[in-house]
Amino acid sequence: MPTYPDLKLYIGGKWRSSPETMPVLNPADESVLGFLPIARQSDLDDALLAAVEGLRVWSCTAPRKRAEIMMRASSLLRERNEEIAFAISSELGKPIRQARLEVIRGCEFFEWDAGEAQRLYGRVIPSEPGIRYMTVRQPIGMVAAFSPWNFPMSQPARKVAGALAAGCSIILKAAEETPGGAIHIARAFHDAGLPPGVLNLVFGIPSVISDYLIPQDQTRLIAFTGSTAVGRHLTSLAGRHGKPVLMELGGHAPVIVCDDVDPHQAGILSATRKVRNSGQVCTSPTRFFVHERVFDRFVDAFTRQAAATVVGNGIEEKTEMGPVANARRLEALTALSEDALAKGARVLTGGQRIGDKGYFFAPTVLADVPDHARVMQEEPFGPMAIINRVASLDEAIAKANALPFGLAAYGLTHSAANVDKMINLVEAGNLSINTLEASVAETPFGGVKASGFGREGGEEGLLHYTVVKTVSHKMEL
Ligand SMILES: NC(=O)c1ccc[n+]([C@@H]2O[C@H](COP(=O)([O-])OP(=O)(O)OC[C@H]3O[C@@H](n4cnc5c(N)ncnc54)[C@H](O)[C@@H]3O)[C@@H](O)[C@H]2O)c1
Ligand SMILES: O=S(=O)(O)c1ccc(CO)cc1
Repeated sequence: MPTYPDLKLYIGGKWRSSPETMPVLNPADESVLGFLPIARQSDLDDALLAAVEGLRVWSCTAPRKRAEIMMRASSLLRERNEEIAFAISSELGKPIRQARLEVIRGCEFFEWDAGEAQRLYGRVIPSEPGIRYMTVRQPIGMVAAFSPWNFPMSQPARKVAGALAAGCSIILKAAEETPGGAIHIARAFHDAGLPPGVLNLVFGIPSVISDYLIPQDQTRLIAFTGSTAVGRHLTSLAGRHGKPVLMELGGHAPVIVCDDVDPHQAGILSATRKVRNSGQVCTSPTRFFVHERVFDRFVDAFTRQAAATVVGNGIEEKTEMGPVANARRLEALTALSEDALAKGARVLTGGQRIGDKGYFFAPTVLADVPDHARVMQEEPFGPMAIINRVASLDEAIAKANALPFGLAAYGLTHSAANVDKMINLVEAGNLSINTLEASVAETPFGGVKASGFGREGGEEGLLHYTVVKTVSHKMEL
């Protein structure tokens, strides 16, 4: 059986502890997995100094060499998949099979960005004879990054991959509740020969760390994934200090189910995807707008599939859905379910906690939920689906667009005309048709409206981590 990693800070190429710690819990049984060091101001100062030195070295390292180190680290992460999957399944409750896939996804982010590191092209711009204009793309500088608890490996990987590929150094504050993935990433880069100070990993009180790092002169980009409320707070702090931000924030993804699909097949696919990571995914399919002609059959298939989900400790191979990450989510989901019921929704399955040890919440299907129920506006961030009927595609699109969020959206249809309408009208950064997968390494991912700004992944991902310098070169003085 693999073991849970030793919890440490990683600063200037060295692991260190701190006299102050916080416990990391296993959400399946509330046992303590380890104690996480809390960074003091002196640790943050050391990380800043190290990151300046790291930037000096890394920004002058050839892109091919940067890519080599990234690929080596990724290969170590792939070799250590079982150990990392064990860590993230233990700390988050994620089913072990999903945890293994998350490790692979994280590696794909490193591998994609390692390739992009070598394609940071500039341009030569034709103009008057005797003068040449050029652009070059250079690393933006030191990045302060904040990754969330729901994907302990692939979310830190997104940010570390972007920064390192572009030639930046990074101070990553990963999630305190799920530090294992980020610790394994730092370990892999250390073993792959990354120069000291290029990647620094800290944990602590999130607001203390962001309040300290964001205003620092050395900090040149703030990259955050998490809730819209916190993202807005960090954006305004960054704005006060004139710093650019990359924000991947909340979602409340609509799924438009048209009347030309097999409702049974669509219902099973949807319910299976809904319970992925216990629904704690910013792209999780949540508001299902189903054409009235296929509504009943869709609801029936969805509900049966959701109710049959094998819920248990993520570490067990047979588990399809683990606990939610913490007691806060249990309370939030219970309150949303009770509110929906009180406002006239039908609870078709679930709606409550399972057992009294560990943070298990039943896969929950709410149907005919009125617009004024809280869950229609607030991201449930849990295994909770809303299924409402619509009379037309236009009505579904209007409902899909009614919220301030615009991250992922989905459409299930065989009609090219329906697809075209959704492409034109649905307000979302990512629209997926006939698949409930929203992002892969090779495509840009990010939101519109309250879901944030900027893109991670794809060709666009490295734009934020670089600045364009324009060079005007006159041939004669
Ligand atoms: N987009 C995502 O992937 C994502 C991930 C995690 C949570 N969330 C959203 O957050 C909601 C609640 O999660 P929570 O209970 O952890 O709430 P939260 O809003 O307190 O925290 C969200 C994330 O932001 C970080 N954070 C909070 N305050 C911060 C600060 N001042 N500086 C830097 N980082 C800070 C936290 O460590 C956490 O990772 C969820 O319901 C969901 O909507 C979104
Ligand atoms: O695994 S993904 O669905 O691509 C995904 C997208 C975004 C986030 C951020 O919460 C996590 C996983």
